[in-house]
Amino acid sequence: MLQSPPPGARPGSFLTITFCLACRSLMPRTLDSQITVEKTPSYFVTKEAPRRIFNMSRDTKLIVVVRNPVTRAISDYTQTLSKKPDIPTFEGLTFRNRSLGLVDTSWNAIRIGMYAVHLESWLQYFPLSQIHFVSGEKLITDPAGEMGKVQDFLGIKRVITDKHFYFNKTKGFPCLKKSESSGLPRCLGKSKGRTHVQIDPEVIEQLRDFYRPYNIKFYETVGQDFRWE
Ligand SMILES: Nc1ncnc2c1ncn2[C@@H]1O[C@H](COP(=O)(O)OS(=O)(=O)O)[C@@H](OP(=O)(O)O)[C@H]1O
Repeated sequence: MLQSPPPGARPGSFLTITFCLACRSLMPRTLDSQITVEKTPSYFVTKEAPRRIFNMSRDTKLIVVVRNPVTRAISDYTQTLSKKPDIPTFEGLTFRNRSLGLVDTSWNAIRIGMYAVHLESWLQYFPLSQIHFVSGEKLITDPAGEMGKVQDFLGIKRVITDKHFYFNKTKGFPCLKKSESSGLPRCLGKSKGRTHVQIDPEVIEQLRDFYRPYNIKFYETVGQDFRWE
């Protein structure tokens, strides 16, 4: 639930993110001054999600964080590998036939990065003006700038600004100067921003070639160049 703080509210008391299914009855009740936010990474690539969310509320605003799909696939694999060390190599999972350059689009780590394909399903229900894309790269280099655009998209005052972030050299990422709960500095957890598995540069090149047409289509559709080349 994201709420514009009522006058006199405690600073920092306005942001709570609730996880639940896209089901109105499970959503917290809100005041007119509040916005309910539901965050589930898999929605963007779930076939039934656009129709279900549209049927729940056609005015829903959608926010999608996207990053270079090649980096995204390696990040995804790194995360899975940390939980299941016995899985095949990245190369083994990426290709149906490596010498022919045939990429396995049924592997989720690959499929999710085909943003243009997934976006098509959403555009059958929602106009582009109701969808905001956050650059995953800029979220790291300029978190306040990206958060500013999110707040504008939501039509709320820019409350989160530069003042809220600092760059943590040890973590190598921006962190919050003050957490909402403790008031102490807070970075994201260990599972965010971990060192990626080393991948053969040739495989990376093949994946860049694979994603190029999808990326171009995506830039054209959203009218924004994410510069993933
Ligand atoms: N401030 C800050 N701190 C740490 N990490 C940051 C931050 N901003 C963005 N990122 C990037 O977020 C990536 C992890 O997000 P995920 O999409 O995997 O999260 S989630 O599973 O959807 O919750 C994570 O990906 P990896 O680097 O591959 O771990 C980060 O690159």
